[in-house]
Parts: sequence; C-alpha cells; structure tokens
Amino acid sequence: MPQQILILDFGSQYTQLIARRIRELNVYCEIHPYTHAPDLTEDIRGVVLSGSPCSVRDPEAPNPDLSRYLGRVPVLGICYGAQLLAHQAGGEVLPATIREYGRARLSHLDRSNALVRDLSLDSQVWMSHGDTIKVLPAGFEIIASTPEVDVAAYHLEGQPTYGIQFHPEVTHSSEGKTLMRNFVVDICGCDQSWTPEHFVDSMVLALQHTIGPDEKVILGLSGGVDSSVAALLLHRAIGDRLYGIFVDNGLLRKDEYEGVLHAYKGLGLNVQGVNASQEFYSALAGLSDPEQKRKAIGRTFIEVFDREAHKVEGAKWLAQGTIYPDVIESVSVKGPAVTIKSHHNVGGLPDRMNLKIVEPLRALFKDEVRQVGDTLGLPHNILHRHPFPGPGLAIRILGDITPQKVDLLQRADAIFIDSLRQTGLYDQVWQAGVMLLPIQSVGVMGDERTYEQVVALRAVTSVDGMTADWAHLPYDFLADVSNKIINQVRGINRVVYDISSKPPATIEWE
Ligand SMILES: Nc1ncnc2c1ncn2[C@@H]1O[C@H](COP(=O)(O)OP(=O)(O)OP(=O)(O)O)[C@@H](O)[C@H]1O
Ligand SMILES: O=c1[nH]c(=O)c2[nH+]cn([C@@H]3O[C@H](COP(=O)(O)O)[C@@H](O)[C@H]3O)c2[nH]1
Ligand SMILES: NC(=O)CC[C@H](N)C(=O)O
Ligand SMILES: [Mg+2]
Repeated sequence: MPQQILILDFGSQYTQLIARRIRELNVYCEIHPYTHAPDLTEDIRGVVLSGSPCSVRDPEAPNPDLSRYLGRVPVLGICYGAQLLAHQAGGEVLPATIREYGRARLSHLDRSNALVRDLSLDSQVWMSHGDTIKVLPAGFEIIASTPEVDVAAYHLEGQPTYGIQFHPEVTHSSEGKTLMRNFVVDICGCDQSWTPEHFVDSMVLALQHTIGPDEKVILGLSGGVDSSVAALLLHRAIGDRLYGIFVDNGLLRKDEYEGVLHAYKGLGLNVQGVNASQEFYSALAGLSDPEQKRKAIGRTFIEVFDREAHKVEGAKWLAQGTIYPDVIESVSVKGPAVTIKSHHNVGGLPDRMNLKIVEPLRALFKDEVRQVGDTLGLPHNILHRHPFPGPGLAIRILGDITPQKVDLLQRADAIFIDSLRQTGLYDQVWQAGVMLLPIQSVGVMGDERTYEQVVALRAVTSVDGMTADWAHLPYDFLADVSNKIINQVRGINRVVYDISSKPPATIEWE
C-alpha cells in the first residue's frame, strides 16, 4: 500500500474536495465514513477530519473515538472536525452570534507554526459555519484569527494535532493549497510520489498478482474514457487474455461503431464487436416512458453481454470501469440519494456467471483517469471525448424509438458535433448533443408549407456532470449549425437551443 492520508467523512459537502487537494499534491488519500473509521496502519501518515452539517452540541452528532489516531499521527480537523477535537478535549463550542458563510481575511497569524508558516496576513479564507469555538481546552494555542473569529486555527502544544475553522479545500481560500501542503508534506512527511506513472506501474503489478497466469478477463468497452483506460491497463498486465466486448446497441452516434472498433484495433486491443441493434429495437418497441426505456436497455445489455461472455471459454473475471466517485457515493455518510434516473450498468450481470470482479480504476477521480490514459498512450480523441451515456440516443429521442428516428438524430448530431470540432469549441464544452423532440411544427421552405420535427441543441459546461451550466456558444455558430441541420436533414424544420442549467434541469432530457 502507498503512503496515504486518511480522510474521515462527517458528511460535509466538501469532503471530495479535500481528497482532490491532497491528490493534487501527488499524495494518495482515501475517504472513509466516520462510522467505519479504520484502525491505524503503517501506510496512514496523517488524518483529516472533514466538516459536517451537524453541530457538536447536538447529542446525536457524530462523535467517534479518535484516540487511535490522536498523538500517534498528525491530525487536522477542518470546521466540524476542528470543533469536534476541541469539544472532545473539554473546550467550549457555542452558536456564533453571527453565522458566517463566505469570505473572511486572516488578521492574526503565528508564523512560527508549521501549519501556517508561509501564509500571508490578510489572506482570503472561506468560512461556512454556524458554531464557533469560544473556549479552547488546556494546551491548545491559537495560530490564526480573523476579525470575526478568534479561533480560526489552533494547535495542540507538543502534539501534531491541528484544527482550522475555515475551509482550505475550496478554491476561494486563496492559500488553502499551501496550508494543505504544509500539513500533508511537512507535518505528515508524505513524499509526493503518487504520480500517474507510479500508479500504472504498481497497478500493472497488482493486476498480474491478482489475475492467475491462465485466467481470462472480460470487459465491456464503450469507446468512453473509463472503460478504455481500464482496457489499456489490463492489456499491459495480461495482454490478449483480456477480451473486450463492444456492443452496437443501434443507439450509437453516426459511424461510431466502426470508428471505435478501428481505434481499439489500432491500440492492439483484443476487442469483439457485437451488432445487437435489432435486439435493442425490439426491446424498446412501443415504450415511451423514460424509465421503462432505460430499464429495457439495461436488461438487453445484460442479455447480450451474458451471451457473448459465455463464448469466451475459461473467463474468470469481469472488469469494470468503476471510478472513485462511484465508490464514495455508495458508502457516503449521507446515504443513498433518491433515484432521478436509473443509470444502465453492464456490471449488473447475473450471479450464475460466477465471474469475479476486477476494478483497476476504483481509486481514481475522472481527471486522474485521463492522466493515466495519457501516460498509457490513449489517443487524444478518446481521452477528451465528451461523455456519452450508455443508453445512447434512446434518451435523446423523447418518446418511442424507431430506427428512422435514430437515423434522423444521428445526422443532426453529427452536424452539431463536427461543427464544434471544426470551430475549436468542442474542447471548451463538457458535453454536447442533440435532442429529438416528439412534436412537429409548421415551417416554410421554398414557398411550400412544411410540417416537420423539432430538435434541441444541448451543450453544457461542467466539472463532473453533477452540476452544469448551458454553454454560452456564439450566436453566429448557433445560426450556422441551425442552417446546416434544417437544410441538410430532411424531416427537421426547426432548431432550438436549450438554455437550462442543472439543477434544476438535467443534462440529458430523459
Ligand atoms: N456499447 C457498449 N458496449 C459494451 N459495454 C458498454 C457499452 N456502453 C457502456 N458499456 C459499459 O458500461 C460502463 C459504464 O459506461 P460509462 O459511460 O459510465 O463509462 P465509460 O463509457 O467507460 O466512460 P465515459 O464516462 O467517459 O463515457 C462502461 O465502462 C462499459 O463497461
Ligand atoms: O453511462 C451512462 N448511463 C446512463 O444511463 C446515463 N444517464 C445519463 N448519463 C450521463 O450522466 C451525466 C449526467 O446526466 P444527467 O444530468 O442527464 O443526469 C451526463 O454526462 C449523461 O450523459 C449516463 N451515463
Ligand atoms: N462546515 C462545517 O463543518 C460546519 C460545522 C457546523 N455544522 C457549524 O455550523 O459550525
Ligand atoms: Mg460512456
């Protein structure tokens, strides 16, 4: 196991950001819910306690026994974490007279202290709290203050235990990164060796160790980043004992099936293309409810995949492109979120297949997956491909699905995406696509009345797809795309642009 920082999660909205900041320092870290705090092991070099929506004054609030860490490795409490350490040691945490959300500036700093050594006076920090530490326990010293908050940061004398009221993990804390570096590198002594190259080398060894010398692995490939990077890693570890399966569900974009297969062959991957369009169309026939469509697609994926996997004799493993946010969400302190959309998942294979699961990307965030892909030589067009949903165009055709509608949408979508590429706008938006609406509208073309379909263009900016804003594409660009679609795609006489953010809308329309 690499050296690591343990992050105990108390349910803060910023916990993943703490992990992001530590990973950016090339130090490995893991988030664990406070209810499952692991024992101290040699690889754990320090512990960060996250913030929380709870108040330490509430008898029901999280209050785990931290004695297994305190005094033995450095501990940094952030916001709730800081309040909790002070509260447990006999200090006093009270509701603040004014609740503080937003910017503040440091007005006092003890620069002899390693945590805040190179911060500047007047540095902006981000506050988000309703409680405040009024009285520090014996032995705790203040190392930073703001005009509103005396105890903006503290240190327990003689021990590597620290607390900060503000949030160094958010970018609004202008020297937050420096503070995190001081803790992780100087105080915990981590050596910043967690790099993509290091990850590739150690993961290849680990995969060779886990997967027996004659065992075969099956992997569903989609042409997307996650499954492609997983494939390259596995290929490096076990060569042609990796069997990739790429399913044409009849819902891919124009020329995508051939293009993706071609790219994979070029990478030396052992990939089988399976044309199952008719099966998907049959399963979708007559369905127009979004959830029913998603479920039918998920079911058909499993049937096709199951059948194809059985053709690979001696397969022992199923590989999946699961990434870290998927893992964290399933063990989150906040519990499972309500279902907005049922995401299809080829991973849901029937138990009777008896395959063991291998997930080489489970520890990585999306941008780290891209860095690893880059290290492994994944071509730019796959590496920076916009995300594309597994159910494909079926969730961009509102209402029931027919091959004719898929064909219409494929042509409109190709014009939009090609135009984005040609104008260099493709890399500036996070995801783009076209929606085929279940309505017709009146138009006039060459003096004749038309009564044809409407499409909506969708382009968003985002960091992780959880929230998104509509992309402010230039009017001239939109005008050009609209013209091209209406002139070149027979059956569409009107183009609109979707200007909804997420939330309250979602990126896909179904
Ligand atoms: N057409 C397909 N054929 C085979 N497997 C598929 C197909 N579409 C999706 N999958 C499987 O479903 C998984 C989930 O898809 P998802 O879109 O979340 O990830 P991805 O396609 O690998 O990457 P990205 O998020 O960049 O699109 C994929 O990793 C892949 O294993
Ligand atoms: O693999 C996938 N299977 C699915 O069922 C699925 N549904 C939505 N998406 C993608 O997820 C992101 C967020 O989409 P929404 O804002 O529409 O929920 C966007 O990037 C969507 O394209 C899916 N990806
Ligand atoms: N961001 C936080 O951790 C807040 C801690 C606590 N709920 C407070 O309001 O002070
Ligand atoms: Mg995908």
